[in-house]
Amino acid sequence: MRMDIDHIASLAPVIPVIIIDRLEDAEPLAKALVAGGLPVLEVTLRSPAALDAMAIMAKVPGAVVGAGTVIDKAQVKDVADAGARFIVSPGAYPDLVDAVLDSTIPYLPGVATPAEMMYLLSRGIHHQKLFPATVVGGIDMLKAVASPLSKIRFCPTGGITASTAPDFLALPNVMCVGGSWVTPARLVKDGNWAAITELARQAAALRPAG
Ligand SMILES: O=C[C@H](O)COP(=O)(O)O
Ligand SMILES: CC(=O)C(=O)O
Repeated sequence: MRMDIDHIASLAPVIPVIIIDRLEDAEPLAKALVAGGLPVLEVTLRSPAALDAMAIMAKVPGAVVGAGTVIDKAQVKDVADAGARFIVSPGAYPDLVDAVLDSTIPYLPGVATPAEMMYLLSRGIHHQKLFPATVVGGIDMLKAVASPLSKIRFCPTGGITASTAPDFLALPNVMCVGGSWVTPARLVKDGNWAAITELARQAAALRPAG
């Protein structure tokens, strides 16, 4: 089933940003996250195993698997073939936006400045990822653009933790947050899926502060 970004973002307060090095970790990792209540999984194209991992994770019941770190338009076809149900990029530029919009796969592009936000709005993209969120102003930036760019809903990502996520989630223009804290490299390396399910459970239970 095709879901738009609004719907995908409503499935959980946190989108885990995943770097997968060993293909054999793909299925148990996806199962651990879904079991903890985080169905939306962003698999980044930062490792040779990423595309095959995405295809495996996409078969895990309940998982909604997308591709992250899509930085080149040629990758759009690759991730579509791997079954990505959404596409995330750390930033955006016209050729890449054209390719993703042509693919009709829901898109969550990264932005760091008001000019980038306005460019994407002009392309009809109202769901954007503030990245790297804590570096480019974090909560202050999101508050500052809320009134002038009131049509945008953000998924801030980069530097967010379980303890800071509720402050982001409390902002009216934030729909969810992204982060890698639920998939620590050490736990993945050790195959400690129970610990990852517990981190996912805590993340899925996060609520807006206040
Ligand atoms: O590259 C960074 C990821 O997008 C997520 O950021 P994080 O590791 O600070 O949560
Ligand atoms: C950081 C990010 O959004 C990405 O790698 O796609």
